[in-house]
Amino acid sequence: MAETTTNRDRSTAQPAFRATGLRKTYDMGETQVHALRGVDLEIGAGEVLVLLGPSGSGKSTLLNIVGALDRPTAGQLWYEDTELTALNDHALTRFRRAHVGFIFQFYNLIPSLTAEENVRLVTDIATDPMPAAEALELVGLGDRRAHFPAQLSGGEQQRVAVARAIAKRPHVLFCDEPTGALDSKTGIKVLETLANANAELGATLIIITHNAGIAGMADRVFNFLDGRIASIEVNETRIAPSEISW
Ligand SMILES: Nc1ncnc2c1ncn2[C@@H]1O[C@H](COP(=O)(O)OP(=O)(O)OP(=O)(O)O)[C@@H](O)[C@H]1O
Repeated sequence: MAETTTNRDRSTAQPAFRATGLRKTYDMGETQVHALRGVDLEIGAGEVLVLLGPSGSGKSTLLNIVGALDRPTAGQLWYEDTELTALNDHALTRFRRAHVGFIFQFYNLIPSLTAEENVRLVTDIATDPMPAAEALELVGLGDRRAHFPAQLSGGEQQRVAVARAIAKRPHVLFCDEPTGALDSKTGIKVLETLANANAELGATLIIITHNAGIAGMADRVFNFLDGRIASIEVNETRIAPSEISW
């Protein structure tokens, strides 16, 4: 009998990340900002996770810590068997280079480089990358390789950013408002490229959004409130990006 994988299985599969008691406090002179107030989590390998919550509730802070761009003030974080919170800066950089890709709201492409050259910035230093041209094919931009960012639409520029992030075959893609600057049609195209990276490369996706419709494409949704995960929803089935009501 064929085995089926439910979303619940994916979220409890061998975890990619585990964290306990994550706190992040910013000292602002006389006052302190408690951006994270004690977060425990597990994120399954290959899971699609959406982070929702009001502005200032701690989503980006958590994403930056789990993606090893930032360190917590307290708490422990593991990626598989490696305790990230015990690594020095050099080792954290190596971890990021080997395992993770980032996509931000504003595409952060280098304006003087073509689409292909922007992707090559990553493939030139990665261990086992796919060719830049193949990454651009995967996001549907095979015919735009020689275009400069200014010659591409916003959605196309974001797809170049997705190609750059997936070209090194990352285990995890961190996406902070990846469709925040896009209309529904181009936003859905970008989400389709992310869903493909999950389906074809097995990349775990962690997506911050203010668009609650996007939560439908997740295995689970973490709802943030005031520096904590206030609730977790499990979707029994994931919808395709084309079915999202924007
Ligand atoms: N570098 C910093 N210095 C001081 N305070 C910070 C810093 N970065 C974030 N904060 C504060 O930490 C809290 C959480 O911020 P965070 O960016 O994680 O929220 P968010 O949920 O991602 O918000 P948004 O949806 O608006 O992006 C906020 O109160 C924010 O002002």
